[in-house]
Amino acid sequence: MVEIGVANGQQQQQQDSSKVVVSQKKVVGETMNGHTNGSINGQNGAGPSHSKELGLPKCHCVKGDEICKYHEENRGLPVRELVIPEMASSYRSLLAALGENPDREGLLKTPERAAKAMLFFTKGYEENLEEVLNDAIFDENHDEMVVVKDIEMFSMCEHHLVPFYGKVSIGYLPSGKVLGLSKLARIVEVYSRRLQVQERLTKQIAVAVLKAVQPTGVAVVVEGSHMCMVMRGVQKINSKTVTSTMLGEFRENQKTREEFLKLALSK
Ligand SMILES: Nc1nc2c(ncn2[C@@H]2O[C@H](COP(=O)(O)OP(=O)(O)OP(=O)(O)O)[C@@H](O)[C@H]2O)c(=O)[nH]1
Repeated sequence: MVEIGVANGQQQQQQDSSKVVVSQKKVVGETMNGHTNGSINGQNGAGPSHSKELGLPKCHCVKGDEICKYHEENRGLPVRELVIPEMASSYRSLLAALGENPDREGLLKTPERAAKAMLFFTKGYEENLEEVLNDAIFDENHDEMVVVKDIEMFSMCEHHLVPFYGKVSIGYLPSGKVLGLSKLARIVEVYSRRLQVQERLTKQIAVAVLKAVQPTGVAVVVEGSHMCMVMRGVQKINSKTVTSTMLGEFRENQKTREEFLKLALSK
């Protein structure tokens, strides 16, 4: 097994098979440093979206606001359906470069299909956190650990453009607010459906949960199989990569971390 521990050397593990665990006891520790109480994407809640005038995908940014994080990061991103012809043309060239005849019957529609498939594999680029969360953030006097585990994940290795896939477990310690449970799995979709490396994916998921509900701690463990290590290259078919990000109490308090890992890893 290949294991990568990102935070404190910790290395342990479609929505159908994910499990939710609400723990009965919380290990008390210090609150998280670096909390932000600001809204996601800098939204302040009033006025029309600026996305239309920018010619960019819909968002909740407010006219007159500074450009939101989503649009800052995605400035210049084309409307995705419009790039299908260009992508299909590239796939056609690829088929020809392989020595195939792109005009043979079986391949006639392949370039367009492949373009659409690639857009699906990377659909996270057209999503933003605020829209995905859809205000499913609830005031709740609950400060026990919440764990949603075994969330299926499919992503694309940014080095070889081949898939890596596996499962994600997320835990957080609420501080007055809880997140709709499905939204944790949706956060995984937003960041996994892009060109990624597993370490960045793991951290982005944790930071998104932090932004959403400002908990006193967030823990994320991702276990992935990388096709670039399985089907090609070093060809280690049983290798797994395990990454984790521990924030706040999960980083500072060993007992809290251990409780999460026990819940996340139990079958
Ligand atoms: N850290 C990290 N590395 C990754 C991830 N996905 C793929 N890689 C690695 O990216 C590296 C690219 O190395 P290169 O030597 O440039 O490419 P390569 O010749 O295809 O490498 P091999 O895979 O060893 O054949 C490889 O070691 C991959 O295993 C990831 O999610 N995280």
